[in-house]
Amino acid sequence: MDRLPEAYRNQMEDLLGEEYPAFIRTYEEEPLRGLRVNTLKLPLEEGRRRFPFRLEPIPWCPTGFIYEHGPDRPGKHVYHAAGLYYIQDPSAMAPAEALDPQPGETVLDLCAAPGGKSTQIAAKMKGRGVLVANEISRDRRKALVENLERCGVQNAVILGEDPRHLSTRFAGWFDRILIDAPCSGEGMFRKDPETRDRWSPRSTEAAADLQLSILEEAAPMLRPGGRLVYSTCTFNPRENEGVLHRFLERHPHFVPREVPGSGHFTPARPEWAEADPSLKKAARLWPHHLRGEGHFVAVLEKTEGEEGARQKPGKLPPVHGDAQRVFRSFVDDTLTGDFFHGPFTLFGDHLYQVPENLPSLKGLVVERPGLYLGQAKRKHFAPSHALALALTPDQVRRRIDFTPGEENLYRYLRGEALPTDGEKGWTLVTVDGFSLGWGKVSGGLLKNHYPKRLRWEPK
Ligand SMILES: C[S@@+](CC[C@H](N)C(=O)[O-])C[C@H]1O[C@@H](n2cnc3c(N)ncnc32)[C@H](O)[C@@H]1O
Repeated sequence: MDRLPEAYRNQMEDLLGEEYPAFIRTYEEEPLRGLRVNTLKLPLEEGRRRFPFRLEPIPWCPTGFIYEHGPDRPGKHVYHAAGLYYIQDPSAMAPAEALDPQPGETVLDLCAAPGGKSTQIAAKMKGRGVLVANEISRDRRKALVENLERCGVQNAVILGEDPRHLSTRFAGWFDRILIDAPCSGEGMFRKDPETRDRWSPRSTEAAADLQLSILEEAAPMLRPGGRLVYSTCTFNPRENEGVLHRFLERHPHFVPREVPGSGHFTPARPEWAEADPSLKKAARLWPHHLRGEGHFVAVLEKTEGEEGARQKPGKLPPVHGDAQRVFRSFVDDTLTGDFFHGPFTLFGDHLYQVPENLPSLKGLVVERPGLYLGQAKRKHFAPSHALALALTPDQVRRRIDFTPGEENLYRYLRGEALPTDGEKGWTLVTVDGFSLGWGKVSGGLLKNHYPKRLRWEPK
């Protein structure tokens, strides 16, 4: 607590008055740890039954649970590598619940890395519709790609753009948009001391201006009747209510709506920013009122505006005959059916299945135009790790299954080749029936294709 900036403590004392002592005491407590069952991979109840952790439900997120850090280390369990859950702060589960995306919709997560909310949105979309996950920072994008792939998401397009470059391209295109904005991070000081050390009153002003500019760019991309969720992990009313006030003054056709599940939260404080009382509908998540870190969530509905001109679908690089041939022969040899129908595109020799009717991506930073299937080499096809994680065991002809605790499983995760009497060819490696990665059998050996960057340390 002593390490909190003095200006910050004064600010919070002024805002909270009588509540301040209860608030400041939370800095002496350990932050809570949460995980969210990835229902793209397994039903909720099966997850609860199967995971060897003590789980307590999170009231505002049906798939979310608090676990006990220390005895349980879900981040180090092989089920994590299989994408069966995502580790996420309990409060951070609130914005995607408020967004409430539906299967078949078009959804934009504009500030997406490392992907906590994108993976949550994808699970709610059940593989149908299009999720555009955008992240401006190149470094942070790597984690976004990895997390979406590990969770087996098949309908995401991953972009790396400044929001300014997206607003005309996707005009009126999205049913729902999440802006989980870069912020001063006051709600994370307990968990992340670096954020605390970077904080200054000035940094909150800069964050507020940046958030407003991101909202301005997002506004035209939402269809009339669509829903926008703005969230931060800060308490600062210059951000939060202050930003919404400035935005709503310029965009009266955006109307604040009740945050679903708001009974678990505390109403926003429009009076702290001299904002319209309707902003009370937004929610504040306070660590002294609930079991989680600090967050702010607002739901806005766009009541009118330009109907999406349903842009003409863009053209993506075609797939030449050789690439088609090697992919087809891989499918015939390895899969039990024709599960990938395209449309397909080829970036270099990398083959992707892309969502239909996507506006043109030309000139944009495209990290993944769709599901990455693998590399179409001249004579053969090398399937991607993303494809392995998107497949279920019944979709492949050959697989080797391990159970947690089995030594050969850890040898596989460490990148070792394993002796096998299995049939020759690409083989899906699974744990308890959940895919982990590829191996290729030849000459009595399973050659290891678990990606080098993900390999576990030798014991
Ligand atoms: C709070 S984090 C997002 C966390 C993410 N939604 C999740 O759940 O894992 C905010 C993100 O906004 C990104 N960002 C920073 N400046 C931005 C800008 N000008 N436009 C859009 N995003 C920006 C940051 O790189 C950061 O990844």
